Amino acid sequence: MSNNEIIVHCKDLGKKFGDYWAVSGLDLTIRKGEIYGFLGPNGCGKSTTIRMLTGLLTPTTGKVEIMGKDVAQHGEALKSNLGYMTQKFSLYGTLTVLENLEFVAQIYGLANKDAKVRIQELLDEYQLEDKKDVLADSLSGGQKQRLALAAAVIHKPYLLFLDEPTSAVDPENRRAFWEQLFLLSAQGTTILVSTHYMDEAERCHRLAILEQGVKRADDSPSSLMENLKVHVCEISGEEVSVLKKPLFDIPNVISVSQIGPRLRVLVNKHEANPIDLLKNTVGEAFDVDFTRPNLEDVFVTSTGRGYAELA
Ligand SMILES: Nc1ncnc2c1ncn2[C@@H]1O[C@H](COP(=O)(O)OP(=O)(O)OP(=O)(O)O)[C@@H](O)[C@H]1O
Repeated sequence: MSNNEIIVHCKDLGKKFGDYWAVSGLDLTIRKGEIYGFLGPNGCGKSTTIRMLTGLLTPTTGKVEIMGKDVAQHGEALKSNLGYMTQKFSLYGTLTVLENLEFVAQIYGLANKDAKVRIQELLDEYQLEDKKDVLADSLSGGQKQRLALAAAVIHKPYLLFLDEPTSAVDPENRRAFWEQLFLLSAQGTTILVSTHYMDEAERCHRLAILEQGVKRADDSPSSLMENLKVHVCEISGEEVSVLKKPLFDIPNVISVSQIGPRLRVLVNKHEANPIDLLKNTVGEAFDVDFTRPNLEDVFVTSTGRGYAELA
């Protein structure tokens, strides 16, 4: 995966629209070959950040360096090193798969001979060979997404930006898509991907959690889970839902959520004996135990009320 070469660096990056800071005080360091995720709710500033990193949007504060070069000054020269795939399918529905790839190859200035070789490579690698004469509009969601990724990497970019790339595909296609991303990462491509899916975030080498334009956490998913500021407990028994309110009223209980027949309860790490604390409230009829942290626990404790109570 990654070596130490820094591909993206920014300090105090911010963007103000009118009176509203969509992104503020953002520091980022992304290294070669890393798959770096931006996780956050709708409107938290993921797209705005990506647009500033690509040079499409001018920051209000701070600056972006890609491969050591200031994007504001070297944007044009850097463009040939960047690939960008947006949330919406942005290719031409009335062109065939092959015509779309030929068009994108032209935009990136690939010579005819090179373009032909590269397009054939991509048709094979992205399993689009038997669809090459089909109109893009007639492709399935997964095929459209493979075509969009093939187009985004046609010029073999060093750095690939993916803005919620799998919002329109099923879990199987999402898994296949991620296999492709790992392959690109192993070949040295640095990938920045925004998402609001936990399973997708968990696959990233490193993850930033954003809320209202501010970075709340930044580490590998495993370190984020290891360093939680809460005990993660689970309560099981008959009709656990009646326990939600009394549990939530306990000081030091940060969150209570029902998952099927169980309650997942996050208790501030300051509490020395969380199991006894919960048992005192729920009584003997219910089982209370520790359980493994997951990324959703990280999200809950890094945003909203959880973040405020643990700060
Ligand atoms: N051009 C703009 N003018 C004014 N406000 C904007 C503009 N672009 C974005 N915003 C606002 O900035 C905030 C962040 O938007 P952004 O699109 O970056 O969020 P996001 O995390 O990508 O959301 P989503 O997951 O819904 O795509 C939102 O409140 C949005 O309304």
